[in-house]
Amino acid sequence: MVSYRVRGGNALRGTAFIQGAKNAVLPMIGAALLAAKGRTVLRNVPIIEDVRRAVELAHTIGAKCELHEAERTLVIDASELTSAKLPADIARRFRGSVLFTPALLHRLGEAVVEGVGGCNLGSRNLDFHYLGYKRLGAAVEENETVIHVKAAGLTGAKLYLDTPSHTGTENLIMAAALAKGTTVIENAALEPEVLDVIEMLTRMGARISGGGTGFITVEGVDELRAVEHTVMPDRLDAGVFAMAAAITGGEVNLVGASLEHLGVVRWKLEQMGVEFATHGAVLHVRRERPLRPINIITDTYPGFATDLQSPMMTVACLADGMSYIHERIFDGRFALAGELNKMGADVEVDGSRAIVKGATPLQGADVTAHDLRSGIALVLAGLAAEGETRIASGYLIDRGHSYLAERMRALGADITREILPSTGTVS
Ligand SMILES: CC(=O)N[C@H]1[C@@H](OP(=O)(O)OP(=O)(O)OC[C@H]2O[C@@H](n3ccc(=O)[nH]c3=O)[C@H](O)[C@@H]2O)O[C@H](CO)[C@@H](O)[C@@H]1O
Ligand SMILES: C=C(OP(=O)(O)O)C(=O)O
Repeated sequence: MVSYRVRGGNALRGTAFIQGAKNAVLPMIGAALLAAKGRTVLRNVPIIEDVRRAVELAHTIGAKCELHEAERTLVIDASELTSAKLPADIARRFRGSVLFTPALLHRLGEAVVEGVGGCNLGSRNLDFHYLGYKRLGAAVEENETVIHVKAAGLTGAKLYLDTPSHTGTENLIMAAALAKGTTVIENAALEPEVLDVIEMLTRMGARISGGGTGFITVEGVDELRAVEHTVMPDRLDAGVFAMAAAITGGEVNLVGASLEHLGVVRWKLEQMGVEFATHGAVLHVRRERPLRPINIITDTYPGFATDLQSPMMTVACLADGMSYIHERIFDGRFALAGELNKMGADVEVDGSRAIVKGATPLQGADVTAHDLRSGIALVLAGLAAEGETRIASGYLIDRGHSYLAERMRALGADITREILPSTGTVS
């Protein structure tokens, strides 16, 4: 059992290195499996549990993967894929497992999905993925535990997504990249990670246009080659470190963070009293004045990222006045509210809306991470609280943030990652 222990009260100051993006590297591992020859090299790979699970899953289907942690480099040789089955014990531990299906369909003619994991955020449907595969010519059979997709070659088609699904867009682009003829995906996702995946696939030889417009056209090609690609910085990791500075009244330099990718999150934090300045490739963040309350409505990019809604809820607890949050992407993303209230916050949830009454002083407590982002939101709460906060399960935080304790300690935070009780190791 991994947990994080945080003693609050220190203003975070100094330099933090922003990791590569979880939500870009996972589809890139899926993309690497499309190359039937050669070795793909991914750089700036975040050393997170989801990447470790993806490497394990790639091994089970026959790919050879070497994760060089110190170099943050992943080498993937997918020249021999031997199994079309994504076994439940690994696939159910992370959402990115669904991104392996296009490669299995193209390379082995079938994909057997025993389950897909990811954060527990309410309903997380995959119908756009499977309906899209069907439109491209695949047969999809489902029973209670397994989804079996079969295709003796895919053919381009016109696809429309009811909402711009992030992984749905990535999967359908990958499926279309090696299909015969032209595919058009309407209402495609606009997230920067999707654009980075398109960039990698284009370098691999795919013919994709319209990325970032919502209308993507893919002209199928016969093969894709292994390439080297550097994963973009993680805008969610950057957002969290910016909020850590904001909530503790600190001042940090974020190496590798992109202000452009923060989008509306930047404007909202500025309204709250946070100042951003770019110095070349380093983003400087500091709290300028006492925090003001904020209204946020989550949306697909370029809207306010749902994954930063939870840490923002914590920041709102420290703002003087009433903040309003409307969660529009997931129907179960407010479990955090109860945990913050245990620490002295005043958060009221009504369906997809939450009202945060601040500023309330936070007290350290034993709290539960219900998912990755509520976990990191509780770390932020711990940084601002009086006394000690213990957050479990830390595994959920480790799914998406690499070397969190080390990077926050470098900024002056009092935080430890503990593995208890079997070994008692502390890092
Ligand atoms: C690995 C990865 O990249 N995860 C991200 C991805 O998840 P993920 O790709 O799973 O999120 P989606 O964009 O697909 O889902 C958003 C919403 O659309 C609905 N939907 C989605 C697909 C579908 O076939 N049918 C359907 O109804 C879902 O139930 C959900 O309510 O985007 C989310 C929204 O930005 C982020 O929170 C996750 O961090
Ligand atoms: C929802 C998230 O991740 P996943 O889609 O991998 O569960 C997240 O990163 O907050």
